[in-house]
Amino acid sequence: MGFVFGFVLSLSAILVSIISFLYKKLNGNNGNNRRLPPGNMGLPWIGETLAFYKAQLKNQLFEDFIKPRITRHGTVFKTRLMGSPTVVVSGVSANRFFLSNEFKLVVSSWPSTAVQLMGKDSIMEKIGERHHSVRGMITEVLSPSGLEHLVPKICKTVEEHLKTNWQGQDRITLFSSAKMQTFSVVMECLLGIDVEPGMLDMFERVLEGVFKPLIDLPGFPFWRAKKARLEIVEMLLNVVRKKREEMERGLGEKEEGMLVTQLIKGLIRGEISEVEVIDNMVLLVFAAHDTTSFAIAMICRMLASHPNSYTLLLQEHVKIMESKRPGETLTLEDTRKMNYTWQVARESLRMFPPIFGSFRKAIVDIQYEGFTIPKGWKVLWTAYGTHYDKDYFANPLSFNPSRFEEPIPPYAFIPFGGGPRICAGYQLAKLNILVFLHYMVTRYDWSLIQPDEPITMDPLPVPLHGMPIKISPKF
Ligand code: HEM
Repeated sequence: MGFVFGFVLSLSAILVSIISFLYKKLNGNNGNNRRLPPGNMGLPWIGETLAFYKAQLKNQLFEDFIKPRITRHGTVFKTRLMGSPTVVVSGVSANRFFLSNEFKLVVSSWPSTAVQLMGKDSIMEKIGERHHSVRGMITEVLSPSGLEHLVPKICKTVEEHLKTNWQGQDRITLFSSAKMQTFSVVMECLLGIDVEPGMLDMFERVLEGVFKPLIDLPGFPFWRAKKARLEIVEMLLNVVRKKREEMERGLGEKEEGMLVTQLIKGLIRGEISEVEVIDNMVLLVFAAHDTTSFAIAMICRMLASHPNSYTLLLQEHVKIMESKRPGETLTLEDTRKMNYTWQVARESLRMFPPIFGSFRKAIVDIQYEGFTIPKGWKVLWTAYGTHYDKDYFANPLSFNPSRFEEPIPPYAFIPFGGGPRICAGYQLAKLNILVFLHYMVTRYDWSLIQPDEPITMDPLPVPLHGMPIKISPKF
């Protein structure tokens, strides 16, 4: 009897040890003394992914997923997303710590589907010296002298877009329209490619697979996206090889100042491979047009519901328009006079950041605020954590462009990220927004058809019906 009792006791002790070991393992605690952040890791592997996706689809990631967990656990909490133990961080000091320690403590970490579709040789996958060198090629084109050349080109794309798509219409969908125009800017002004029918759709199909399950079987979104990527790569390869040949024959000078020229110069000098050129071209299209078009759409939504702001903004543009001769295009100097418009744009970017936040991966064990973030874990920073914090933005739910008259503390306003990976196209996005708004408000009266149109996320935020507006020409 005593023997049986002893045996059962030992068996129970072994079972308890195994369960405790597995529990600790699943929750990322390997038994040493490190203190992991508080939080719930959810189910094995899947963790809290479903709740995360559900909130994301409603464009309520912060409200429905992050905020309740901050209330429960604090501004540093652990969870498990898409198979990875993840620490979600919020606040200025977290933004500064994680964004500025890129390459030292963390590296950018995108889901495998995004890497395969954007290209594993694009800037987002580069680290250290290689990142610095590729980034240098991209940002050189967006230097002040590069931007001087870009303004008239952006003006041309907006004017042509309005002529083809707005003229003669009494209603259009603003988000889709801005998407087409911003797509033309990247393709024509940066990559030297004339936009042809169906091209934007091809890129859209790739985006549809970026955050979908990695199921590479016919009919699944990832499979369709990969197929579309292959078509894009083939098209870009033809462009790059033709341009390279022209440049090696001493032609192509007229395209000086274009990003594609810069990349191909690097290719000829052997500083960048053909695969890297293609992957960066693909990435730039995505990085540039979906973000900028959503920003334009949200600015207009805010202007429509804040008539006083609209009047001030319109006055700024009418003054600039009246200072020009008929047909004279805008200059970089003109865009520098659009101070109030840029305040409106920043306030909209604060309230509706096109990029919610992004993932990093710890490359060493990180000590942060008394917690250990183990090597290999993911870190998710979000713009919302500070954009809606009343300590940095008084009355954060109200639209108040003039708050940007005062300096904003570093790392509190981060729609373009921060640190070594801060948006490389920030200046281009700014110019595109300002120029688009200039032509739109000086040439058209407009009003929203569905002021309360829901915003969904797929995988970036989009107005559900493309933001229909009524338009009528002013002259
Ligand atoms: C309103 C428009 C835009 C917003 C809100 C935006 C936002 C961002 C954010 C938040 C990041 C950092 C992502 C991270 O830290 O993981 C980023 C990176 C980047 N953006 Fe933008 N972006 C915009 C427009 C553009 C445009 C027009 C271009 C193209 C010229 C561009 C090119 C890039 C590139 C190449 C990176 C990667 C930089 C690196 O890894 O070093 N973006 N953007």
